[in-house]
Amino acid sequence: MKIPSEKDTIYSIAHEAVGAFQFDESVVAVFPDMIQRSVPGYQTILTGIGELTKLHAQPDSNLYDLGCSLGAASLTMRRALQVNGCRIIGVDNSEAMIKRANEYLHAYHSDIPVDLFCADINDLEILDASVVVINFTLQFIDPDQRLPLLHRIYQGLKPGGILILSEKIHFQDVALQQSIEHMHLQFKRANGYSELEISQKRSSLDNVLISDTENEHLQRLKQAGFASAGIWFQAYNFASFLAIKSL
Ligand SMILES: C[S@@+](CC[C@H](N)C(=O)[O-])C[C@H]1O[C@@H](n2cnc3c(N)ncnc32)[C@H](O)[C@@H]1O
Ligand SMILES: O=C(O)C(=O)C[C@]1(C(=O)O)C=C[C@@H](O)C=C1
Repeated sequence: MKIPSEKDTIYSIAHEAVGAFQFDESVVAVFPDMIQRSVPGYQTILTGIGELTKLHAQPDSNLYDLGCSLGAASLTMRRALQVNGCRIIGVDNSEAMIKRANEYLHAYHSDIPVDLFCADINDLEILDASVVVINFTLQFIDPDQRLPLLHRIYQGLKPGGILILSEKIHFQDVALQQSIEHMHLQFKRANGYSELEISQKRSSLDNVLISDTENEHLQRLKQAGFASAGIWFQAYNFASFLAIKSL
């Protein structure tokens, strides 16, 4: 099922002052178009989430989609599941997102229960999980809360359970950062975003989306308890990590 979307024109008109980026009603209406045109490899990451779910989901366990937005990863996991007794739990603290996600998820019948909650993932208890997805959401969490959150995820995973963490990353090396960021901007231009849209969105994400480096992510995953962790997909400055809890 493809989630319908209006075209993203949010930053197409010049504003005197651009407000901080928020996942409000206006973003909800255009979100599938926005993420598709802004994040290189987004669709491939969703496909990978389906494959990793097929491989690692355990019978009678919970699958979490943290910062689920419109539920794209929840839908993918629901389609991919091949074991019995699973429940999918999607959580997002934007009421507008959860309201719309409920409409999409319940438009088609499925025997696999999916429950969506409007809540802060920093307050969430993770229990009996075999797959936890946090797709482009840790970057919006207060940096001081990131390790405690990963630690709770690790504690809530069953042995052999996995975490799939996708993020925008940056590079310590200035030349590398400039070059790879250029590729991302070219990707946005090729997808029809104007210079005005690109620069206004960048201002709105300032101090809202706080990215880490690959190394910072890998160190944090280790600190949280994961012995096995690495990148399974990268497109420019967007990467997805797989972390596996030992058996
Ligand atoms: C880039 S979107 C995630 C995209 C989505 N996972 C997907 O694959 O399509 C980030 C989401 O995280 C949510 N979010 C940000 N901070 C959060 C928090 N503390 N608790 C729950 N959700 C949060 C936002 O409301 C937004 O919907
Ligand atoms: O860096 C950008 O330009 C982005 O738009 C990235 C990003 C993200 O990584 O989540 C930021 C906000 C939107 O949710 C969609 C994409």
